[in-house]
Amino acid sequence: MSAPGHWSVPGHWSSGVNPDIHSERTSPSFPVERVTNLLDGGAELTATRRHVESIINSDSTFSQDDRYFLTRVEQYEGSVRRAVRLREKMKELGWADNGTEAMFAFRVLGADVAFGIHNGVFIPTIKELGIEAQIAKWVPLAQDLQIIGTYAQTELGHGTYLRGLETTVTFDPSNQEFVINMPRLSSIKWWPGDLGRSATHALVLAQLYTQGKCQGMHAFIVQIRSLVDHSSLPGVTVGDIGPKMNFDQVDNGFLILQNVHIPRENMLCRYSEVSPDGTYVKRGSDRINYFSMVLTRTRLLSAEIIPALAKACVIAIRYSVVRRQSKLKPGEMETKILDYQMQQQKLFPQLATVFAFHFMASSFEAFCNQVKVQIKSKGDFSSLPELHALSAGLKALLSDVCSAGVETCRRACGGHGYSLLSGLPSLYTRVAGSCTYEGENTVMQLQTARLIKNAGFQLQSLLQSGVEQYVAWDSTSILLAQAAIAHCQYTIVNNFVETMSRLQHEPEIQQVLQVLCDLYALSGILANAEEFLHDGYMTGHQLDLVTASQRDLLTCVRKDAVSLVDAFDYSDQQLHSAIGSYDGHAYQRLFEWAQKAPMNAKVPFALFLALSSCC
Ligand SMILES: CCCCCCC/C=C/C(=O)SCCNC(=O)CCNC(=O)[C@H](O)C(C)(C)COP(=O)(O)OP(=O)(O)OC[C@H]1O[C@@H](n2cnc3c(N)ncnc32)[C@H](O)[C@@H]1OP(=O)(O)O
Ligand SMILES: Cc1cc2nc3c(=O)[nH]c(=O)nc-3n(C[C@H](O)[C@H](O)[C@H](O)COP(=O)(O)OP(=O)(O)OC[C@H]3O[C@@H](n4cnc5c(N)ncnc54)[C@H](O)[C@@H]3O)c2cc1C
Repeated sequence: MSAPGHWSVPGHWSSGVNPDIHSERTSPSFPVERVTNLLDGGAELTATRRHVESIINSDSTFSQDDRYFLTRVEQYEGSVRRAVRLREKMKELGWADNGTEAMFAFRVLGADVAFGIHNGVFIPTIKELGIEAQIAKWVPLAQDLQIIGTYAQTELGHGTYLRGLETTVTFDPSNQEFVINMPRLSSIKWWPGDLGRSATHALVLAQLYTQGKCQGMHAFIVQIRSLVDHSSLPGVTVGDIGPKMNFDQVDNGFLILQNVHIPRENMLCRYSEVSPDGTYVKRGSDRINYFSMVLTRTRLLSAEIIPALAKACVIAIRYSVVRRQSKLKPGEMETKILDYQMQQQKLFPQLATVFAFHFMASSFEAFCNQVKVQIKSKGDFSSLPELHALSAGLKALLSDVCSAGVETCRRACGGHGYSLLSGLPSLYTRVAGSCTYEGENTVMQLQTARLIKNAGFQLQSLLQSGVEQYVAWDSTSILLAQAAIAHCQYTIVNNFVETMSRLQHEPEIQQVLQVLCDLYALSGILANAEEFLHDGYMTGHQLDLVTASQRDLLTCVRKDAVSLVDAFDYSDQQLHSAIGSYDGHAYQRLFEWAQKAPMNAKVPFALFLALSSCC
């Protein structure tokens, strides 16, 4: 420590790594690189991911050093520049749109690159619900950014209740066109990403009318802006919906369509179509037009929701070994806050949750791809209800738990956790959106609950007592939602245990991950203790044993905590955190980054005069 008064404002970085974090990495009990490989799906994929990251991190277009000091328009324009640059890079380097490099590039950049709905929903929906001719026509244009698409489903008046959507698409056989209308204010499309400024086309989800009959929600490709000067087309009113809790860089927008005509060929018609004479033809499940949401919910687990908690764990655990505060033992140095049991009890169950969710998402994506093939190549829809039920439940549970977990990590970092410069507030406000978009969580839990016995018994007894179906369902909904969560939790723990059993050939990583598996399961029991006691599955004494075991497991995790979060292999550029960087120099970064604040710019003389005149 330098003598009091003899220190200089850091004009340069302390060299090397903060010794308090360096000491945490000297003797991990497991090969860190092997856990990174496991999380990536193998050493080759780790190498590919790192190669892609190095290309992105070395290109100044993708730099976001000033991200915390930009206006909303600057954030949007920066994200568009990054999206265009990424497309150029992909062409230069021959990265195929559905290839591994592109997947890693989009994952590294996430929502920091514009056109997330275009790439993540518009294009996949055309691929899933369009026929080959429609895919051949629209997907190459979209992948080449010659058109920009959005997914326009939610309206001012309806988001959850899709049967209540008001936008109508009526087939006119006399000119082989559909006519699109929004009958009232509540019909306006509201929220679609990439719509406010960017989109030239919209996938409009609307009630199809033909031969005087409503056939329910279907998807239609509608051009909304000119490809010449980007002005809105006749009958189209479009704009941005204004400031949000996060995603400032995304132009979520509104769309009004009045007597807009589109050709019959613009209805995505792999599973249903309107014949030239107006006859409606359906192929497959009634709900296949909801399939795009199932795929998006599944994709978001590993692309958006789990990474938020993983990054928060990296930031909070690294910070907790360079932050010393108060003393465990009088007379000794101040204590690393990660040595306090309460800090471990806050952070380590979150760390265990990241691994549990990662392995669950990997298994579930495999199941989802299997069902996609069944449906597309064999017309076999038999697994769709289970896929829907579990995707809805997992999206609801993982987004709820990860949002709460990020907030726990943020609070564990004290005042610096409240600074945007820590990266934690933005992680929270961003992942919190996932509790709402792609299906509000309450509604998603209730979709899962359709499978579950106990809730079913109560429902049955109400129905047998003569209560109407909708009354019985709603009055059982709390129990149904709880049952849905329990079903998903059981599935996640079971999957974690099965994943561990497949690691017997790697005892070193199996051992450290088994500790996290046990910690995840025991923490889940403690978080839901009343259920286990109420149903007689456990006694109070057994619960005491669980508490003691959890405490022992926290101690086991402590020595490897920094190495475990290092295994996520996030670069400092991806964390955007002054307190969670690899080298542990939190205070220098906080001080240096704060100098970029416009508030610290030289006060204009006129303002100085105004300020001084009021004193
Ligand atoms: C990096 C960027 C990150 C940000 C990206 C953000 C992107 C966000 C995009 C969006 O938000 S797009 C809009 C998303 N909107 C929704 O998710 C709407 C949620 N609502 C619904 O899914 C449905 O309305 C409902 C809640 C499921 C209800 O459906 P409905 O009222 O039509 O019927 P039900 O009686 O509930 O169900 C009937 C029957 O249908 C089955 N079912 C329902 N949904 C699906 C589905 N998706 N797939 C398959 N099957 C489905 C349901 O289980 C019932 O079956 P049975 O029990 O009768 O056999
Ligand atoms: C960041 C973000 C991005 C988005 N991007 C898009 C996009 O690109 N395209 C698009 O179309 N939409 C998009 N959305 C809209 C999103 O899909 C809707 O907000 C979501 O589906 C919820 O619908 P809602 O807002 O109408 O809420 P509502 O459905 O009105 O829900 C409000 C409340 O009512 C409760 N509730 C509703 N129905 C029931 C029920 N049956 N039982 C019990 N409780 C119920 C809910 O639990 C909720 O708490 C986006 C939203 C956000 C926040």
